[in-house]
Amino acid sequence: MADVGIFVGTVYGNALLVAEEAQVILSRQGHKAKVYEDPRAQDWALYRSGYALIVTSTTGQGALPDSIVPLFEAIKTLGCHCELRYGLIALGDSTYENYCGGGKRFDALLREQGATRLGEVLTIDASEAPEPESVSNLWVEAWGRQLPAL
Ligand SMILES: Cc1cc2nc3c(=O)[nH]c(=O)nc-3n(C[C@H](O)[C@H](O)[C@H](O)COP(=O)(O)O)c2cc1C
Repeated sequence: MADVGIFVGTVYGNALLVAEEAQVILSRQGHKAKVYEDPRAQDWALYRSGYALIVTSTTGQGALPDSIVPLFEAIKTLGCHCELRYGLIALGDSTYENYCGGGKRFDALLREQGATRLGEVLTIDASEAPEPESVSNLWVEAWGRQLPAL
């Protein structure tokens, strides 16, 4: 089993809903999973050499929600994340110009820092999926199966 930190960036709570369902699914698969709604560098440090799932929406014009900005800025200063394995779920709305821009920026940062992404980024379009967890649950099931079972 893997110990997974689920890091959330949300404005209206949709990403949190997705994260909470992900926690249930991963736990059911035998992993240990904890949701960080207001993630900080000290939370991140627990998983930096392990497994993380980032679930973030986009606000403004392609910006990250305020709740996850401190973590994003902290990661920039930490350097190599060469042992980190992560997944990324990006919530957005394709009627905006920078579709899922926040999640894409987070993904780009982690790759720059040498982290390895497990699977593709899942993008969830609010204009097509009013219940984002109905899209994410299947993805999380598959993502969790890539983690070590031990
Ligand atoms: C003021 C505002 C700005 C937004 N800007 C973007 C954007 O630039 N790109 C995008 O893909 N989605 C954008 N969205 C859509 C949200 O990311 C989407 O509705 C998401 O599901 C919200 O999730 P949350 O409840 O976790 O914040 C915006 C929504 C609002 C209300």
